[in-house]
Amino acid sequence: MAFTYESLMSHHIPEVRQRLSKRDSVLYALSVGFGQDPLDTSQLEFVDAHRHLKAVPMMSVVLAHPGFWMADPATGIDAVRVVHGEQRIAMHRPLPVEGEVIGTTRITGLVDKGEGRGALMYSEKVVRDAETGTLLATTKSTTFLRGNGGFGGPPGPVAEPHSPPETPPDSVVEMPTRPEQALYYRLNGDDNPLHADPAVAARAGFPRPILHGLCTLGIVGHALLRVLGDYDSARFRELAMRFSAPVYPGETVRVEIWRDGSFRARVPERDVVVINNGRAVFAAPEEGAAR
Ligand SMILES: CCCCCCC[C@@H](O)CC(=O)SCCNC(=O)CCNC(=O)[C@H](O)C(C)(C)COP(=O)(O)OP(=O)(O)OC[C@H]1O[C@@H](n2cnc3c(N)ncnc32)[C@H](O)[C@@H]1OP(=O)(O)O
Repeated sequence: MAFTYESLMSHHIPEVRQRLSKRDSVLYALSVGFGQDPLDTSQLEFVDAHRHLKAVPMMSVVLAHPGFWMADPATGIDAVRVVHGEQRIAMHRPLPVEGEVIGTTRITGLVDKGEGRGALMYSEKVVRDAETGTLLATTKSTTFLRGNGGFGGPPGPVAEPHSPPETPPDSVVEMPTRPEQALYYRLNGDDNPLHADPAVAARAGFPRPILHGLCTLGIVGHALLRVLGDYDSARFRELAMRFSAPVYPGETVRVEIWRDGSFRARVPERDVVVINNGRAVFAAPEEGAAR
């Protein structure tokens, strides 16, 4: 049964508590490609638990995540045709590598793009330290519900995405992905079968399983952390991006970065822009450790 504006807006997503170990942080970092250069000791700080381990800030998107709750038929969402449209992260404190976190997720808005076009679902997750209640991160998602257009909801409001400058980028970084990248990334608890099962991918209209949008986000986030943050994770503050085309595991993600924090990414093998309208904010080096 399809949803109405009221039924989906009032859908309750249970709070999630997650006990976090160093292994979780290392797994996340490896699953978005950290450690591929064994001579780069800056990367090893995120993947070698025997060092003074640091968490990749983009890991906030998988922490205390409610899983693929949209697959519940009670929601009325056509889950096979769902794709991730946009993602934002606001970082309030550096993430711990051990401890317990609580994630509270809620649906914050719905937009009807019309029959045959789809619907946008906005959601927000707030991540706190379970012991102290300290706010760690707020992550905001736009889910493009390709199979649910024309449900009778409002046509807006839709926020204008950030436009990158028209000048050439100041840095270009090539990030390889592995053929089994999505299978590693799933181990973070992101278990939508679209990323692993060829039959589900075909039903969704893709020739093979596609990479999780949030895996691409982690890979692009790695490039941003290197270029704009000099691998100092405490300097990362904000990120916003739009997923403009799917990435297939095994492809290269070429990240184009401007000094003002704007970014975009393309897959050179197909010359397709896969991430657009990107904007990242990093604090100055002296402000990084100040919180
Ligand atoms: C934390 C939980 C989050 C939930 C995660 C969901 C589960 C995950 O497991 C699924 C995934 O990870 S999928 C992988 C990542 N995402 C993708 O690969 C999607 C890539 N993008 C597309 O396919 C198309 O851009 C597409 C389909 C998004 C839009 O394509 P088109 O219809 O061709 O777009 P277009 O005609 O150009 O525009 C239509 C209107 O929509 C707006 N728009 C375009 N791209 C958008 C996007 N990415 N996000 C939000 N809005 C978008 C356009 O502005 C346009 O608006 P208007 O009608 O006002 O002009």
